[in-house]
Amino acid sequence: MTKDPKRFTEDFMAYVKAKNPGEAEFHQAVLEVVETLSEFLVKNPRYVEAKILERMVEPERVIQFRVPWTDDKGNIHINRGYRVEMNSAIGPYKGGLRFHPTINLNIFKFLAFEQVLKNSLTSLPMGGGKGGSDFDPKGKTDSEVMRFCQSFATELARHIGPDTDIPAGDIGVGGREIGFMFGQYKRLRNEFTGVFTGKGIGWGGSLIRPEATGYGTVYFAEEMLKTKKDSINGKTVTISGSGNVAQFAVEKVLDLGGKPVTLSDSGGTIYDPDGIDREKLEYVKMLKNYYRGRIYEYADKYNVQYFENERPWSVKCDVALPCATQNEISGSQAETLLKNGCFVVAEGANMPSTYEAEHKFLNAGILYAPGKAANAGGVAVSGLEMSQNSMRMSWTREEVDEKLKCIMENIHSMCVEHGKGSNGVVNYVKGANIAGFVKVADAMLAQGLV
Ligand SMILES: NC(=O)C1=CN([C@@H]2O[C@H](COP(=O)(O)OP(=O)(O)OC[C@H]3O[C@@H](n4cnc5c(N)ncnc54)[C@H](OP(=O)(O)O)[C@@H]3O)[C@@H](O)[C@H]2O)C=CC1
Ligand SMILES: O=C(O)CCC(=O)C(=O)O
Repeated sequence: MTKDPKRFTEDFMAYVKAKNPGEAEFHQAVLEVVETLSEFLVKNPRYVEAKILERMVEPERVIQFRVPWTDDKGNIHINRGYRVEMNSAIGPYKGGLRFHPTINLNIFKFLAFEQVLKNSLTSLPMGGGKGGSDFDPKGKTDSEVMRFCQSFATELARHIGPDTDIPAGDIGVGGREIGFMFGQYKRLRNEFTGVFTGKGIGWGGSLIRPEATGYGTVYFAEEMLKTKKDSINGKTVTISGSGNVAQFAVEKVLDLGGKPVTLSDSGGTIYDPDGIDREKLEYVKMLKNYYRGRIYEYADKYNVQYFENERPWSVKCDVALPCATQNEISGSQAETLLKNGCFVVAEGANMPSTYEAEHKFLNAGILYAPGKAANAGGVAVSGLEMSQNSMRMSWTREEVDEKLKCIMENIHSMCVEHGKGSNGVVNYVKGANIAGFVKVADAMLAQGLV
């Protein structure tokens, strides 16, 4: 075994690329982890000898299936469904479902791999998984979405369960879709259990679950700022996306006295220099969650600039919260952010920074938090929803929010513990990867060669 961390990373990546050809996002997610773990691993050969990392990049199970459904005109459509059950060393598989036309197995493997370490960071007993479909909910009627979800859940039902695998939402999957899938599962199994999270409040959901990812990301940014005796108060904040995570990131930035100035969708970005206030946020929630409209409609309504096909990263800010999708900040956009004075980046989305962007942030020594740490609040409250379901009780909004805050503070402390360099700068990527890895790896060692 080599004692040279750089060589270790190169050898391991050659192995991963040979076994998983053409899976660019999966390679990127693994590289980010191995690069920051290699020094730790060569000093702790028991993990290397037991091939823990080789086992962690191999899903325990990959399920792929056909999803046939009919549209409102009676036309037949065939989509593809997936569930990647990545790792169950510390608990049942847990992670969201994504419905988006661009997905493929590579995307779900990267998301599931990230999810394993993220779930470990929450300190709750959850393994990692991810899944979804190439179905595009955009432009579909409620009844078409329902028929698709029922067909998807009919096949998925045989693979999931409240103690086996507990899916939730992600891009394109919100309360409406979880409702349709939960309803179908209940009908097939004749049981009312906490098999999905993100359920409605009246039927087993947890208060604060919709808010949790966005709120948690801002709590994490606030924790990072505290290390500099600073806060969100008075900061200009750029946010990408306009879905679940982005909306509640805006809400928490407002609660803490910051000024959110951008939102986006796949069509472009709106820039509101006066700030997206609570009234405007309510408009965005109605536009996106009820009317399922486009973000340019905000620009028309409030007479602000709309940058078609552009992302928010050229707008001057103190804090950037990417909350849309993977690889949405390129290396040159990261440079622009830094040049404009941005000194905090907290990732609400999963892997929104390209490899180049991430390294620009790390080299600049700014407060930069990777998604697996900063956006862990969502799955953490999913874990709390599972606990409430098992106990058949509900905690209040204040109780759940307090637990969420505590979990985010705890993740921040773990990142500092494992990521603080001799110069005092915290590498949150390294900290999150080591802290997340050790718990899963120790459980795998204890459970033998499985
Ligand atoms: N929901 C959750 O609890 C959690 C979500 N995340 C991550 O947060 C991110 C956002 O998820 P969420 O808010 O739930 O999803 P939503 O579907 O609610 O919103 C997604 C937003 O991102 C935009 N978007 C999606 N794909 C692209 C793309 N390829 N290019 C540009 N914009 C895009 C969408 O625009 P459009 O409508 O035009 O597609 C939309 O505004 C994802 O990375 C997800 O994995 C992480 C942890 C938990
Ligand atoms: O709540 C969950 O189970 C999963 C959330 C999710 O998909 C994520 O953390 O990326």
